[in-house]
Amino acid sequence: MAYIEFSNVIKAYGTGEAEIHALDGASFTVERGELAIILGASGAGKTTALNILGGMDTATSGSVTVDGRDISHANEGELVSYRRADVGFVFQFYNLVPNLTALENVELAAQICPDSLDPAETLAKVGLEARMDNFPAQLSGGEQQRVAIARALAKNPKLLLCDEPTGALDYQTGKQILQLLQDTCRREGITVIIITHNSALAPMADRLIRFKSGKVTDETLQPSPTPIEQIEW
Ligand SMILES: Nc1ncnc2c1ncn2[C@@H]1O[C@H](COP(=O)(O)OP(=O)(O)OP(=O)(O)O)[C@@H](O)[C@H]1O
Repeated sequence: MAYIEFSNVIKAYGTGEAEIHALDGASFTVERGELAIILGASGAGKTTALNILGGMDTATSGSVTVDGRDISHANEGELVSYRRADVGFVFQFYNLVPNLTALENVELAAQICPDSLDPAETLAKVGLEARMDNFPAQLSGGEQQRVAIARALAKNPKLLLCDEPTGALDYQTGKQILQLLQDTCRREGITVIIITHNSALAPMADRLIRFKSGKVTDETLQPSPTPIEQIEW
């Protein structure tokens, strides 16, 4: 059994003639420690898949297992502990608490997890040792995204889910953030899933999963992924 098995998942919204299938029988797998990229156009179902994988949404049918645990049939209490302990989230717009410092933002996440890492050390790992006492508004977009990544990593998650993590950043800063995610995957052995509509990022993945109209149209293993600094777009 693969580390992540997303099997024949349907996610339906609405009923009758108005029913929409955001996911329409989507299936893919990801192995432990891989950096997977989910690529697809707007509306292809990427965010819906990520939300289900993160225990933030549920499938209408199909099954989703992570590390042997069936999250598609988990109850709300089980999903709460799964979201807290097992999954780190990184979003396009950082979602930091504005009136807490960088360190306090990371501490907040660490406090709710049983197996968390030291917040200051985690901020140092993402290159922010000198900015811990700054508030989000005093940091650049790239620095705020680093805080968000530190916040996710301080939970010591099995799985890091990133939804368009460079969508709000300029080209160079975006590349640095992707480098950080690629390095984190390699160094810490965390399974990382990045969703993007930017097909230029495809070569950096260990596994490339293409979504179209709620289905997976292609899944490719890339044994020698390209380091992000060698990718131009
Ligand atoms: N709560 C909802 N109610 C109704 N339809 C929804 C809902 N959430 C998503 N959808 C629809 O499901 C489809 C897939 O949406 P999803 O956000 O997963 O796509 P996406 O690939 O992440 O797109 P984007 O790159 O624009 O974020 C879209 O047609 C969307 O309008």
